[in-house]
Amino acid sequence: MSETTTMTRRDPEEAGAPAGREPADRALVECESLVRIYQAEGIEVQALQGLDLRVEPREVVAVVGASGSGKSTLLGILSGLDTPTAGRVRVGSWDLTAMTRAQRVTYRRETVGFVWQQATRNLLPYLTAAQNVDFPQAVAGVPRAARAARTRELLAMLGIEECADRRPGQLSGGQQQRVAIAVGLANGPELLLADEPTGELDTTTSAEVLAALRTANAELGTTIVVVTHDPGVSEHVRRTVAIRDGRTSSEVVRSTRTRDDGTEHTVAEEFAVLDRAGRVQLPREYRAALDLVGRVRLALEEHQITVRSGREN
Ligand SMILES: Nc1ncnc2c1ncn2[C@@H]1O[C@H](COP(=O)(O)OP(=O)(O)OP(=O)(O)O)[C@@H](O)[C@H]1O
Repeated sequence: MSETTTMTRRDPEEAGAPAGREPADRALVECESLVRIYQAEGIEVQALQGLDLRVEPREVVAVVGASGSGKSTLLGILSGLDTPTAGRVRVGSWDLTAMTRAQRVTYRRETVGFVWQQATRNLLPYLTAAQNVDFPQAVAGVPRAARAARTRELLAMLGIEECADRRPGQLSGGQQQRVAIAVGLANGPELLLADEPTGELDTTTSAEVLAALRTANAELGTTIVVVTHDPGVSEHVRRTVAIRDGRTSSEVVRSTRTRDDGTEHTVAEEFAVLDRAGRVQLPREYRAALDLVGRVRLALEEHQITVRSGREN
């Protein structure tokens, strides 16, 4: 911890890169062995139990997990609202475990944007869509003309120009969430965090909102982390990370491959995640299929490691 408490905003040069440039392999988000313990009425709840996560610049990642798996806790930490009990977390040049209150304000204004599930949390009801997008820019001190241009550009990019002069109450749920994405992007954050952004929407409208996030990623290069309990979201992103019991347990990576006849198809590959301590979680169905419980036998073979039942046979 001493290393992280002495240095907050890390200069890329200090990290071994020329000023203004990041080394090619540097992730935008790096969480290492994150632990978050809540104390509630004398009871300890371990919401995160040593979570590891890397998100590369310009990536769109879905973090999927059941209720209570620790997703909102992770987002709270990445958004700078909460701090972990132990572990390391870096976003860009910010060490989130060691920021002062003032640095947190700057981080939240400049580096991250948010989209929450409830439209009421994203938008001020008495302002129009354009005024909502203008507001965070005004707070950041952006001149009026530049704000107006940025607002127009964002609403056009997300296909909601016609909503500019309407208040949230006069917009559909999907339009509200697209305005919320524009608000989240208003100050050009490197990272956009979305907590169940489609939670209150039907399938078609959800697909539109996810498409809007992909547009933001493609047009502006914004890195996006979407947290959801909806496994269907993974069909809309290249990489999905599953969290179970406060730890990353598996990842699904989608890629487009070309067949011999030139047609393209999408392949989804599932990976288990090996953490820094060498732990890997075996999927429940694999354990059930071989009735693996308690001790198991491990064997290192030429190109693989096998896991067998530990019972005598
Ligand atoms: N402020 C808190 N005080 C005590 N326990 C908490 C607090 N916040 C979350 N928890 C507990 O931490 C665990 C993880 O919660 P978290 O909200 O991060 O999960 P989640 O995956 O986002 O769930 P959901 O999808 O239901 O929002 C749960 O057991 C939850 O009850």
